[in-house]
Amino acid sequence: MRVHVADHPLITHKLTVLRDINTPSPTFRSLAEELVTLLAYEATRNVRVEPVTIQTPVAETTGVAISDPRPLVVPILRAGLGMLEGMTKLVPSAEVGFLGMVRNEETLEPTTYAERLPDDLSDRQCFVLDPMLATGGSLSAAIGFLFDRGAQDVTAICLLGAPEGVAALEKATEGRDVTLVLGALDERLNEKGYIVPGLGDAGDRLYGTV
Ligand SMILES: O=P(O)(O)OC[C@H]1O[C@H](OP(=O)(O)OP(=O)(O)O)[C@H](O)[C@@H]1O
Ligand SMILES: O=c1cc[nH]c(=O)[nH]1
Ligand SMILES: [Mg+2]
Repeated sequence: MRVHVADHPLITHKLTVLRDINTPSPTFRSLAEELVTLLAYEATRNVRVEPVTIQTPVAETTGVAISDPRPLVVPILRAGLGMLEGMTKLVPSAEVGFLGMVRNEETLEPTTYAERLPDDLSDRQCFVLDPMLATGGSLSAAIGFLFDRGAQDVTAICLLGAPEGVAALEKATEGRDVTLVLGALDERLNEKGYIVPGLGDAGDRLYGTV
């Protein structure tokens, strides 16, 4: 697995505001969207393109267009939904699939309550969105669903990750073509499986349920 941790003052600045307990939901939502747009720049570095010829007002020239089949973007509900618009703004032609997962806060095991993905992903570049990579259980299961449909090229974008989650994902995806793009790699998980220092529960902070 390739791991890319962002190293950019603008990203670190926005993450600092996102982490702050005093940041209200509307600001949190805007920042999550802005951050994914910045991270998507790195995550889409190898997006497949093909040459196209166009006419400018001055001359004919060759550029590129995103290739068919279009990339698939998969937010993991709920919190991943807060990253969807930032990603589709950058890749408007992408198709969107959905996975709904929730982690049992006692066992830390994820369960899947919604799954809406194309049947055949063998030719598709897939981009999975979830702000938090904690134990790695949710993201490993999500990427497992994509592998089951034949996906061979998967990039996950997370705002924050814990070393424990990165290691678990590495193990779960061994031998596969997976890239992980992180806004920051935090210190550790606490006894409740929360990322430290982290930002708390991303879903609750996005949707004001605290
Ligand atoms: O790496 P893990 O230990 O699996 O934890 C990370 C998961 O937990 C959060 O979702 P949550 O279960 O809180 O659901 P929500 O998005 O509905 O709040 C987060 O958005 C990830 O999906
Ligand atoms: O720190 C964490 C861990 C799991 N899920 C979250 O939303 N935050
Ligand atoms: Mg949550």
